[in-house]
Amino acid sequence: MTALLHVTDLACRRGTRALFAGVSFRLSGGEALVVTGPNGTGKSSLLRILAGLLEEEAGEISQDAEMLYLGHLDALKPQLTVRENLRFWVGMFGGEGDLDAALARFGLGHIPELAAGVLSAGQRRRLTLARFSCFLGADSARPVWLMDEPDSALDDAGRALLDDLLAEHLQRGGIVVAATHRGLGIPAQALRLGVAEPVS
Ligand SMILES: Nc1ncnc2c1ncn2[C@@H]1O[C@H](COP(=O)(O)OP(=O)(O)OP(=O)(O)O)[C@@H](O)[C@H]1O
Repeated sequence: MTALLHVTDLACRRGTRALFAGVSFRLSGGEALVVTGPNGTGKSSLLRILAGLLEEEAGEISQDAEMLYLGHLDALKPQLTVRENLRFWVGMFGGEGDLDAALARFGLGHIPELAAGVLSAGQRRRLTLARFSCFLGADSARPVWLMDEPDSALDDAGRALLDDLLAEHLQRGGIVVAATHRGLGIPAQALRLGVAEPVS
């Protein structure tokens, strides 16, 4: 199956402010879009619209595959262990794979029984990446990845792991839309949102 995400003339308003308009792009399986722009220009809002969490003001979104969304918060249950969090989330969205191998890949193999509430910020992001690694490629249950600042809090090694994960997902026919301030180490279309002032 080849995934597709096609967005035409998308516009977004938050409160009285028009954030962006005329956003269009087309991604097929194996392609990525990296969204950049100053603080407050609407990167998170765009991802939330794509995820169905926020209503667009105008435009069309056409997709033929399920999406997996990563917001600013890592959505962990603090009382559950690292492995329990991973099992819960992967099960909820229909992922698959060896959970312990996923934890090991992202440097969490030594703490599967630790309560997630005591993880560091970077470890929380690594656990989120372990979740995504259970949805690799076009044949997974969720081939379209929407990631809001997936590199936040990651050290250099963590960023390399993120780039490897994204590259593998794309190579296997997945789609990525990511908002980031520093860019990502993958080939991608670029969308830069404008200055943080009203456009109308
Ligand atoms: N519920 C809301 N009502 C009104 N304005 C809002 C609401 N939520 C967000 N905004 C505003 O929308 C704008 C865009 O926010 P958004 O989080 O999409 O930007 P961003 O580009 O992701 O920013 P950052 O780089 O800081 O993460 C901001 O000015 C924000 O204050």
